[in-house]
Amino acid sequence: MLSMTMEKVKQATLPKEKEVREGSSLLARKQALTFEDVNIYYGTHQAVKNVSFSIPERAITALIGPSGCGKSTFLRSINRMNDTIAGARSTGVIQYDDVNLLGQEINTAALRKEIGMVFQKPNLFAKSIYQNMIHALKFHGITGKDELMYTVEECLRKAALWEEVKDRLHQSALSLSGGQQQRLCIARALALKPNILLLDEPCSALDPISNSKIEDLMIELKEEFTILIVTHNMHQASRISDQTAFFLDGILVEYSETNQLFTNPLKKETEDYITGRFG
Ligand SMILES: Nc1ncnc2c1ncn2[C@@H]1O[C@H](COP(=O)(O)OP(=O)(O)OP(=O)(O)O)[C@@H](O)[C@H]1O
Repeated sequence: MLSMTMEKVKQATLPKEKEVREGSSLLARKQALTFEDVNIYYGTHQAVKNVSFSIPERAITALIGPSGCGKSTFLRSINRMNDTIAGARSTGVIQYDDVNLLGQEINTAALRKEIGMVFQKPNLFAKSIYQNMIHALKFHGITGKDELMYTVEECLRKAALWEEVKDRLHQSALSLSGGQQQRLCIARALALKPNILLLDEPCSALDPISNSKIEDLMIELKEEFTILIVTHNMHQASRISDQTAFFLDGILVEYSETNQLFTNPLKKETEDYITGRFG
């Protein structure tokens, strides 16, 4: 059973010096997750290769890189979603509090409560907005009507959706627009009071206005949560993230504060990617 609270998150191992520039504030921040030599395989194919770095808490970290470079695979390893894929296996360490998330003893239901995930396409049930919000809470033993309603309202407010749905909580979640559905997925993840939110291209199917609402929401949520976001959209990464990790062919090429990575990258491959020379 995981027993973790953010208060107990340790001053984790610092990133390897070569991956972070001197004087970077990344070195001074408290780390929420530390990756050490993470390798991920699908059968004999290695999708993620020897990745080591740390993610500071209460900040947004963007994972960028061309299609197929391993971003989603890497993200899914954090809450063990890769366990559901036949033939997938991971080695190395993902340190969270006192626990190696890649260890054998992990209770994945407890882990996914602490580390919530939102996918590219909203994955709501064909049930009401309210039922979607309380489903996982009930699974985790919360059944009191007042507590459920309090959490539903609190999380819909945090996800900037309450005003739009407060009069239609018992209507189908599938009657919402794509952007509203995605904010409902975020609200639903928040209901379990996670410490970390993993977002796998949450805006790729959205119109520009919905996209911008989700970006504003991310910036508000980072006051309370540690956020990792996979995005194809480099403008989005540069607008909302505090630090960015650039992956290429399964390798972490560069990890820097976002404005430095986009204005003054250390590696030629990073420069070629952000200037659109490939990918
Ligand atoms: N379920 C799977 N089974 C086998 N191979 C997979 C599976 N999922 C991903 N891969 C392979 O792993 C590599 C990394 O894929 P992944 O989806 O993580 O990349 P990505 O950077 O997120 O790509 P995209 O931006 O297109 O979503 C690719 O070579 C891909 O073909």
